[in-house]
Amino acid sequence: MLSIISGDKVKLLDAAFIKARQMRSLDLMENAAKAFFVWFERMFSAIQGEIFIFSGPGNNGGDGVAIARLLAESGKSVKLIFFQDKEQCSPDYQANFERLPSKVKVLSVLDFDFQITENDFVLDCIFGVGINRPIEGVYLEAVNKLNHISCHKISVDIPSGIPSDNILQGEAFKAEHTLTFQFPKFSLLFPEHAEYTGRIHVVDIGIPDEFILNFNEGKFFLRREDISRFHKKFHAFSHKGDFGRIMLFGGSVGKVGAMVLSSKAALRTGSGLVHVQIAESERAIIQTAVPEVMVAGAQEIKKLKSFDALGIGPGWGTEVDLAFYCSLLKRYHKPLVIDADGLNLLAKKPENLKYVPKGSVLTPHLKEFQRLAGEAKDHKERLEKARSFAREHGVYLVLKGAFTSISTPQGEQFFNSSGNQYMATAGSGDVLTGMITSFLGQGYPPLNAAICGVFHHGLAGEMAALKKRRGVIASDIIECVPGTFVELNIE
Ligand SMILES: NC(=O)C1=CN([C@@H]2O[C@H](COP(=O)(O)OP(=O)(O)OC[C@H]3O[C@@H](n4cnc5c(N)ncnc54)[C@H](OP(=O)(O)O)[C@@H]3O)[C@@H](O)[C@H]2O)[C@@H](O)CC1
Ligand SMILES: [K+]
Repeated sequence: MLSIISGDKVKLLDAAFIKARQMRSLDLMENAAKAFFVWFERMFSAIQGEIFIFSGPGNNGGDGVAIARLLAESGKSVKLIFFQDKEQCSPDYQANFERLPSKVKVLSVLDFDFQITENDFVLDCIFGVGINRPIEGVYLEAVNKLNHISCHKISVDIPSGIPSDNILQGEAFKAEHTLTFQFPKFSLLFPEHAEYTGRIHVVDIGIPDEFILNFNEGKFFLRREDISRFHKKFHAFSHKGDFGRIMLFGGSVGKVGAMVLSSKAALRTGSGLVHVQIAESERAIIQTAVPEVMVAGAQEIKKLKSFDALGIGPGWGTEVDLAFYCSLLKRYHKPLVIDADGLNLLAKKPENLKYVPKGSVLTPHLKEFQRLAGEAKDHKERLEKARSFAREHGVYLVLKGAFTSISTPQGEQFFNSSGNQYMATAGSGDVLTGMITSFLGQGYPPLNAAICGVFHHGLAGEMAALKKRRGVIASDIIECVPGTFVELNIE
């Protein structure tokens, strides 16, 4: 699992790693440049245009100079545009500058005419994690000009102008792709920066995850290769009971569809038995739509404790009898999942939060979280609020959106990497509730249930989007859930 560390620790990390391996910082820069080069060749095999590399005075600029050499040596037409005289640049920048082959055309930004065409590439190596103030002057002018030119645009490590751990002040380079080294810089995960980062790619430059862990601040980035370790293993003798008995509460009149989606998603995620508690008048709808589901009666509600997990909220409405809701929370002592109206009801009467069993998983989207925890001025503050909320209430807080975050009662935060914009569709959250409840019911610890639920949900969304793009609906995500187990090789 990748650790996300703050920009000011990157230098310390580099220094410690270089020392431990007895290598030069220049070698690490070479690793970074090579990692970029390999990625670039794979992504853009048939290049017709020229490559313009804008390189700033620090080591991000140094990466640019090393990349210029590698691209030129492979036969590409490369122009290097610099901002400061060599003598004012970092030592590793200077060392790379000395190694530039003569076929790289080098010119000052002051002499550059910005004649760049659609097929050309701009590599943004102006500033990386060392930026310490908003850009201005000649840098701002160049960034503004580049932002108005249409061509292929790639930022190296981070779009220049964006601070690595804070919200952008002023302007920054707008990339189509950001290739970031070793781990995603924290601010790349903020929605405020989506129009600058484009697609984010993480490449390895040779620093092992265990090494970076020494600098960890409790933030982790979840990737496909991390997921199998959070799964439980089943075997040939596993029976229906092992896969869990769960109960879902929701589906008021006119909103029973939410329960159809949640319960179906739970079944597709592997639940052995799924009960739903819904408005009596809606019973026929769910039993027709999902014949595998059972509708709970008074008997089942009485024997709440016999269920392995509960999921509360999808389509429940806010007219629910609060006394009934509180009695559920008080009578059930295992972790459960709360979503949608289950959360809205808690936001209306926050004093009831104390009844939520410890270790439960709460899955608000941004608006629901705002109702629960109040307004945040930006995503950074929102994430801090999420962290405090999870700690204070002893719950796992799944804040949904791009890079969904999971905050734990211990104060850690995990960021998900699967999913896409096409999942922002009605019922998508109901599907996630069903999935996380299903994993909980199968005996997964709450953190594992949340991580697996969020990752598989996102992956199912990616698979659905392959053929349907913006036409993806929540039912398509459910249909792709089984395929995610195949894709990740989970038995
Ligand atoms: N392990 C890794 O991750 C590796 C990282 N590597 C790479 O190194 C990058 C970090 O390099 P870095 O620390 O030299 O900082 P970088 O961003 O190039 O800029 C600093 C320079 O800019 C200046 N400056 C700052 N703000 C300014 C402003 N607004 N306007 C004007 N000037 C401004 C500042 O000078 P100042 O004026 O503050 O004295 C300084 O000269 C990292 O992102 C990655 O690309 C790889 O090579 C190897 C492995
Ligand atoms: K950059």
